[in-house]
Amino acid sequence: MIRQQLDILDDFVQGMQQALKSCRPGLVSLVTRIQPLDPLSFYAAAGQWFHGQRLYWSTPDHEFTLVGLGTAVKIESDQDTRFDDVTKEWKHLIANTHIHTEGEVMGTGPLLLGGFSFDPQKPSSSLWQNYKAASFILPQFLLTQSKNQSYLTINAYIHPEDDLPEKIDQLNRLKERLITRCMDFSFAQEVHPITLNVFEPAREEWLSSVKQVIAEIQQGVLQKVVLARRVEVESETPFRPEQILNYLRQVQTSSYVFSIEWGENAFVGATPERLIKKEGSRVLSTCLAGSIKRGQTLEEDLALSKALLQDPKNRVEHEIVVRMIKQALGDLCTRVEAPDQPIIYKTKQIQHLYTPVRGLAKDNISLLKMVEALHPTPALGGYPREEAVRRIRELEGMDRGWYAAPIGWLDRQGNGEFVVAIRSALIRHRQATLFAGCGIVEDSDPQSEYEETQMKLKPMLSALGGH
Ligand SMILES: C=C(O[C@@H]1C=C(C(=O)O)C=C[C@H]1O)C(=O)O
Ligand SMILES: [Mg+2]
Repeated sequence: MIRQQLDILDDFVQGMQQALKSCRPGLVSLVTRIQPLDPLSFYAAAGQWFHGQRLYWSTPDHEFTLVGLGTAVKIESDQDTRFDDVTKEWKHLIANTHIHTEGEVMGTGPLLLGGFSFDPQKPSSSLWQNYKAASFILPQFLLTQSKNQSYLTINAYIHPEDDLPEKIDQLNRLKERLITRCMDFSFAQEVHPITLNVFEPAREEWLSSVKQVIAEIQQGVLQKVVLARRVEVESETPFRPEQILNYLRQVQTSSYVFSIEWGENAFVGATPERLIKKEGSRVLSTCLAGSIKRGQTLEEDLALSKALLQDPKNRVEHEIVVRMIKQALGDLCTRVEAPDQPIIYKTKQIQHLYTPVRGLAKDNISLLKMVEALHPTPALGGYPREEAVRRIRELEGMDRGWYAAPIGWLDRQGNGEFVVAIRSALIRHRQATLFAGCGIVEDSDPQSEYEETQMKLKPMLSALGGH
């Protein structure tokens, strides 16, 4: 069986070599089904070779996981035209691709993993220097776990003068070593509680910005502005992304768990908020806004859910998001559907108001067009969008970087999914910067909003070891 596979691959490589002689550089992508592997062990085991070039992405309940390692091709943009820039480069790249695959499984073969910053017009701080307005990689190795099956894609960008068989051979050898190391890997069972120093800059300034925004909303131009703040955390020992991810995937089961390592930084988190998912022409977006804590008992938890569903301030906060997303998708879809009433979405520490919005994309509308049209929704920016983002830029004394921004993946057929990177932390060695925001509306109370951000910091503080 294996022999036969290798022969087929050999023929493919020979054919490719011939084809390349007469044409331009191109992308080679080889997909094989492999024995089931634990994706996070694969991520962890790869640290030795791919430190600073690893990406992890998993949907709630681990139904679909991608692990990208290394860079076959990088696509970046620091311009306002970032969505178009990525689209153009991606189209160009896949126009000249040779794919060898065992069956077409979504999320395998050549695909881009990465994301965008929140606001390309905000001057970027040194904290986020590795995270551009748009940064994507086509990974050298991609592990896809879908419906309990594992697939490994090897991607290589080949020039006509390259020795293709040698290059493929090298990658195959590294693949075998990665798999062996992955199977030997195990996570430290107990995470020892560590001492974290938590520092909260500019608390008073943040509270006065909230007051300021409430006053502006009452004057009538703005309806909602999402204001965020950051906290700085320092640990005695270096943070390890794989340990944080291992905790998040066990505890935050209703969230997307992600890590994006660029150089010495890792941006990690567990977000419950999908921005947009596209499969063929079917699209699914999520309105998530309005928050309350979880109860200690089942009764208290239900009482809190009920209170949230009936709370006028939270309903307004939520409704502004639903209206905007329905309208934005209305322009890009032939049909848009959403229930009239929100339901409750629970994570470990927080419950939210939740409304799914479904649509059928018009023929020429791509996933990135939709991301561009939606970002930032009033769940992360505000309403009206331009004015709200301008106020965020002026009032928040920090650079959000990729916090609250779209991160995700897209494939060559235009399928993919983007979430907004909240409940997240940017880590580097022993330092971490955490972010949390909340939707300010006319009836907001500054102190309650502050407490809401405290609650939203909890998931990441726990994940970093500060139980
Ligand atoms: C901005 C954040 O969360 C957003 C704000 C919410 C709110 O204000 O109720 C709820 C969910 C998110 O859309 C965050 O977690 O940092
Ligand atoms: Mg809120």
